Amino acid sequence: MAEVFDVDAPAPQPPQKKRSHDVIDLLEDDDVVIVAPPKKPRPEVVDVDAIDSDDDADDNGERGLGPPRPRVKPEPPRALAVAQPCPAQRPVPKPEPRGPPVPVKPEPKKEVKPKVEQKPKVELDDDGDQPMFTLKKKKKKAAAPSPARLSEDGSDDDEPAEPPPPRSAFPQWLKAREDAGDAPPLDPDQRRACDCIVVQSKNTFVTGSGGNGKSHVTRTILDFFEKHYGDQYSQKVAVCAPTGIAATHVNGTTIHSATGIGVPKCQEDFRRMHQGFRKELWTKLVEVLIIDEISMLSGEWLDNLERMLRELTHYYGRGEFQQYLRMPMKDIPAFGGIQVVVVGDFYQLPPIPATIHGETFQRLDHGLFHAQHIPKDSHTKKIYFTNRGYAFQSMAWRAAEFVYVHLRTCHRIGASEREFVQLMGRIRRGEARDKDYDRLNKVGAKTHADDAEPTEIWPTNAKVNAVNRQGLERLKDPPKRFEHGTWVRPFKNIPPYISVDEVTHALKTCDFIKYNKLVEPTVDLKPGARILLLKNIDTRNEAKKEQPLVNGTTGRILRWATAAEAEAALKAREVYLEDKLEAAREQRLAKGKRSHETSLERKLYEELQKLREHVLQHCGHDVDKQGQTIKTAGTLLPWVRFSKGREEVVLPALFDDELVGQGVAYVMQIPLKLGYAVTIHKSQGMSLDAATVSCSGSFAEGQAYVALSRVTGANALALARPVRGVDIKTPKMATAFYELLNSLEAQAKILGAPLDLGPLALRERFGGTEHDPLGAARGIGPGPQLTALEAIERLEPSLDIEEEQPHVLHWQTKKPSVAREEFGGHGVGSTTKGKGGKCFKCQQVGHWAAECPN
Ligand SMILES: Nc1ncnc2c1ncn2[C@@H]1O[C@H](COP(=O)(O)OP(=O)(O)OP(=O)(O)O)[C@@H](O)[C@H]1O
Repeated sequence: MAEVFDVDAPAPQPPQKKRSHDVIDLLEDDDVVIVAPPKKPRPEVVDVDAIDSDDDADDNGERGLGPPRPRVKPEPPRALAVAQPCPAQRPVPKPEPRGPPVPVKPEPKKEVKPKVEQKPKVELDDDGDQPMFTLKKKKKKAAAPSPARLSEDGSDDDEPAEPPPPRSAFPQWLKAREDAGDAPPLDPDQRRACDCIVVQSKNTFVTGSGGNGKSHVTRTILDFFEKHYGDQYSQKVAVCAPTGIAATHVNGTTIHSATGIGVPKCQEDFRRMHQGFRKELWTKLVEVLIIDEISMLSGEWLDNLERMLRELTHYYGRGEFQQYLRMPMKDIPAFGGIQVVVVGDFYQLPPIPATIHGETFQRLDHGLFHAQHIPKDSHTKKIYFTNRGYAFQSMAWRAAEFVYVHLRTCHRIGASEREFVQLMGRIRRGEARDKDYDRLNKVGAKTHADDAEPTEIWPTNAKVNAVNRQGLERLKDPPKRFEHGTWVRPFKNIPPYISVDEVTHALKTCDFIKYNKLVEPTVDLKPGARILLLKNIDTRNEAKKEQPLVNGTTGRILRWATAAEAEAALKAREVYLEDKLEAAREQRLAKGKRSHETSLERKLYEELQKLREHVLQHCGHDVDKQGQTIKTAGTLLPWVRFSKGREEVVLPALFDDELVGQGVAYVMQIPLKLGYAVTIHKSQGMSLDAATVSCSGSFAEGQAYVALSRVTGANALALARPVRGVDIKTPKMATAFYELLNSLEAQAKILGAPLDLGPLALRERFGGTEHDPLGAARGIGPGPQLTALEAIERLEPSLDIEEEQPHVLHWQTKKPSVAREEFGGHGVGSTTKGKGGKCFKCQQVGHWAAECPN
C-alpha cells in the first residue's frame, strides 16, 4: 500500500480508522499527519492509477454536475478560533461564499451516440470554482420577460426588445458609441482590425508594440459581441490568454481553463477536450476564439489545440447542422471552423518551455535524443508536452491563414512624448544604441514619491521578494505568518521494478516541493498590505457581473476576518468541494468507469481532507523579532479588497503536481503574495502611472522591453538601476518573423493578397520554389531576407513525419542538436549552465550561482 507523507512533519501519526472504499484505502496505512475532516460517504471504487487511459485523462477536464442528491449531514466540524481579536474592525458586509452553491439540474439522459444532442448541464471550470461556460437551456420563444424589462409594479413593459445588431452593423454601433463618448475613438488601424474580425469574420492576427491598443481592440470587439450574441455571449465567444493575469486584462480566462485541458503534461492531456460538456461547447456553441498575449502561447500548444478542435468537429460536426461531420480531418478547416483571433506582440515575453524534472528525465524512452527524438515516458509511453516554439512557427498558424493587422499608434504614452515612444520602439526591435541607453537612463534617473504608490518591476522572484519584505516592514501592525503544508501520494500501480520508497523519495524531493515557484513556504502578511493573488479562485466572467479573481489579481488586505466570517467561508468551501466531488464521481460512474478515480476527484478529495486542519494549524501564527514562528492556537484569515472593489475572505488553496507514472505531490498554502513589486512576467499587459523598473539580470528575450513599456510616459518611469545593452535581449525569431511580415505587407498591398504565413502557403500563393518561396513575388516587391525564412523554417514541421504518425506532432521530432539546445544539456535539474541548468541561489536558469545577479 502506498504511503502518504507530510514532508514537513517528521512524526508519523497513528494509523487511521478503516474506511469503506478505495480512496480511503489509500490512507489506511498512511502516515497522514493531518486528520481528515468529517466526511460523507466517499466514492466507492477508486483506484488511484498512474496510467490514465485516454478517456480517463480528465484532470481538470470533467466538470459535470449530477442530479439533486441528498446531502449526508456531516458531523460538526472543528470550529475556527481567532488567534487575536481584530482591532478596530470596520463593519463588514456579509462574506460571500467563495464556492457558490452548486446549481442542481435534472440529470441529463445518458448519451448514447455523439449525434444525440445532450441536455444542457452546468459545468465547472478546471481549477476555478465557477461554471465558466454554462450550457443554458434554449430559451423558448415566448420567454418570460427579463427582470430589467419589468416596470416597477411588475407588469411587462410593452416596448419590444431591441434586436441584436448583426455583425455588419458594427460600424454604426461603433459610431454611436463614440458619439456618446462611451469609449475613446479607435485609430484607423484599430478600425481595420475590428472590421476584419467582426464584419468580415476572418481569422485575424492583431499585433503592435506595447501600448498600441491591442487589448483595447479586443475589449471593443467583445463589447460588440456581447450585444450581438446577447444571452449566448459567454458561450459563443471564448476569450482566453495563456496566463491568468493576461486574461484579467480582457475579462477572459486562461486557455487552460477555457479548454478544460489544464496544464498539459503529455500530448494525451489535450484529449480532455473530448470529455463531458467540452465537446459540446467547442463544437456546438463556440463561434469565436480570442487569444490575447499570443506571444506566450507556444506553437506546440496551438498545434495541439487546433488538431483537437478539428478532431472534435470530425466526430461531432460543427454547429446545429453538424457541418463537417465525419469529413476527413485534412478537409476540415483550421480550428474546426471556429473563427480565431490572436492578439499580441512577439517582441514581448515568449512561452516558457515546460520543465522536465530530473527524475522524469531519466524515465524518458532511451533518452531524448533517440527514437525520433520523441520525449516519451518509458513506462506509460505517454509523449511529453514540452511547450516549445512560438505560435507563428506552428502548423496551426499556417493553416489559419491569419489576416495580419499591425497597430502603429502608441496610446499608452501621449503623443507629446514622441521621442520616448521612438526610443521604446528601438529597444523593442533590439536597435537601441549607446546614446539611446544614455537618454533612457537620464529619463529614469528619479525616485517616485511614496504617495504615488509606484509598483516595482524586477526580473527575478528573489528581488521581488526583498522589495515586498520592505513594503511589509513599513506597516505598523505585527505580521501574521501563513505556512505551507506539503504531502505526497504515490500511485498504487507503480511499475514493479520501482519500490514505493523510491517513488516516495522522488516525490518528496521533487522540484515542485523543494523549489515551488507558485507559492512561498511561509507568507507573512499584515492588514494594509498590498497583495497579488496566485491562484484562480473564481474565474467567473459571465456578463462581467463580478470581478473574476484569478492568478495575478491585485488587492489590499483590509483586516483579519472574524472567526464567524472565516468559519462561514470555510464551510461554504467544504460544501462546495463535497458537491463537486460527488458530481465528479457520479459522472464517472454514469460512464460505467468504476475502477478509475479521476485526477479531478483525487484533487477535490485531497483539498476537502486537508483544508480545515490546514487553516487551524498553519494560518495566522505570530512572528517574533528574529523572524521565528510562534505557533498560536487559533487561526486568522485575511479579508481582502481586490482591485475592482470585490471583497473576500481568502482561504488556503491546493497546488498539485503529478510526476507521470509515479504519484502526486501536494502543497497547500494561502494563495497570496505581497504586491509592492512584481516580476516582469507578471507585469505583461499592465499599464502603470508610476513604476520603478529594473532590467538588470533580465534572462528572457523581450523581458526588458516588457518592463520598460508598462509606463504611461517618461514621467511615470523611474529606473532602479541604469539600463545597459546586455540587459536587452531581443528574440531573434521574432525579428525574423516581423521582417517577413513587413515585407509581406508591402507585397500584399501590391498583390491585393491576404496575409498568411509559412513557406508552403507562401509558395502556393506566390509560385516560388522550395528554397525561395517568394520567388515570383520578388519581381513585384522587396522580398524578405532568406535568413528570416530560414530562421522560421528551422522549427517548421516535417510533414512526412506527421503523416506517418499523426499523433506525433512535429514538436517532438526535432533534430538532436535542436532538441538538446532547447532542453539544455541533459535536462532540467542537472548542473548544466545554459538553458537547462539552474542557479542554486535564485533558481533561475542561464547563469551559475557565482555569477548570480540576485
Ligand atoms: N484608440 C484609443 N484611444 C485612446 N486610448 C486608447 C486607445 N487604444 C488604447 N488606448 C489606451 O492605451 C492604453 C494601452 O492600451 P492596451 O493595453 O490596449 O495596449 P496593448 O497594445 O494591449 O499593450 P500591451 O502590449 O502592453 O499589453 C490603455 O490605457 C488603453 O485604454
